[in-house]
Amino acid sequence: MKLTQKTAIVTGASQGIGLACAERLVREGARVMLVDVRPEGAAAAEALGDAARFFQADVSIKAEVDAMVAATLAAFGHIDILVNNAGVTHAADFLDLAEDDFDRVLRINLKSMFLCSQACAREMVKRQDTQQRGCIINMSSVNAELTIPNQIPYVVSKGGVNQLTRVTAISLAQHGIRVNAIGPGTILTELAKKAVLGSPEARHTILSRTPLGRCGEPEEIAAIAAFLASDDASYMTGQTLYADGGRMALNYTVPVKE
Ligand SMILES: NC(=O)C1=CN([C@@H]2O[C@H](COP(=O)(O)OP(=O)(O)OC[C@H]3O[C@@H](n4cnc5c(N)ncnc54)[C@H](OP(=O)(O)O)[C@@H]3O)[C@@H](O)[C@H]2O)C=CC1
Ligand SMILES: C[C@H](O)[C@@H]1OC(=O)[C@H](O)[C@@H]1O
Repeated sequence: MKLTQKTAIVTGASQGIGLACAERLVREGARVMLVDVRPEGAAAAEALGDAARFFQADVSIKAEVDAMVAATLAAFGHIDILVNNAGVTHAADFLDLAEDDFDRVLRINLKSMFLCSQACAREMVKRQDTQQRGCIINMSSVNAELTIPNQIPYVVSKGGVNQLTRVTAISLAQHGIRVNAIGPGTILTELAKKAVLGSPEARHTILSRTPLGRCGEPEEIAAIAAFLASDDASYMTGQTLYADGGRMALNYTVPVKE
């Protein structure tokens, strides 16, 4: 187990990729605070045993982020790892997109990562071990670079996540804090099922752009988070690792095996 004695916060951890990340970090020996607006994470934390706790919070609200950090410090004493995973999307054509919907997606998908990163980094810099004071992992997407016409704020937010990752990495390197991102392709979660897997035609479209010929599983993203959180990634910062079945390498369609 590579994360023994480490502590972590995972946001958006009641389901999907976030829950898979929390489960994997616990398996690697970490103690994990699962955070989500949905209360279902409490049962997930209980199922994980003494190494896990749950805190209900909207991580786009600073006061709730501050309370999340306080609760984690009270439970675990310090913070080594932050996985900024919480995210939403909103589908609308450009001409119909409402300002409030644009603002909400950017607030949750991008501003929350700034709020959580700053609050956790302020605690991490207090640690004595200046070599490895902690790490931050941002959940980006292939959509940081590939666009989906009717998911404007989502695509914009993910492009911002990649740049936030780079600038935060440069800013915190002097403090011994590493910052990286993961860019998943289409992963079988509620978010993707609602957004792009709602019909056989939509699924066919996604698979026609995925050389490995399948969508990913949340556990496959969690494995990358566990690597980035470990000392195996001790010389990595400011990077986005794409785990997308080959989608980013592809500039044509592939035959789909139904
Ligand atoms: N699934 C995919 O194909 C891909 C996902 N991603 C990214 O991975 C991350 C996780 O996605 P995925 O697991 O699929 O999504 P899910 O919707 O399955 O899980 C996300 C969780 O985060 C919660 N959440 C939403 N807003 C907030 C908030 N403000 N504060 C705290 N929790 C919140 C959600 O609650 P609620 O359901 O109420 O919104 C939900 O429980 C996202 O950042 C997404 O952009 C990237 C590439 C591909
Ligand atoms: C919401 C998206 O469509 C979903 O999340 C991503 O980032 C992938 O592109 C999935 O299709």
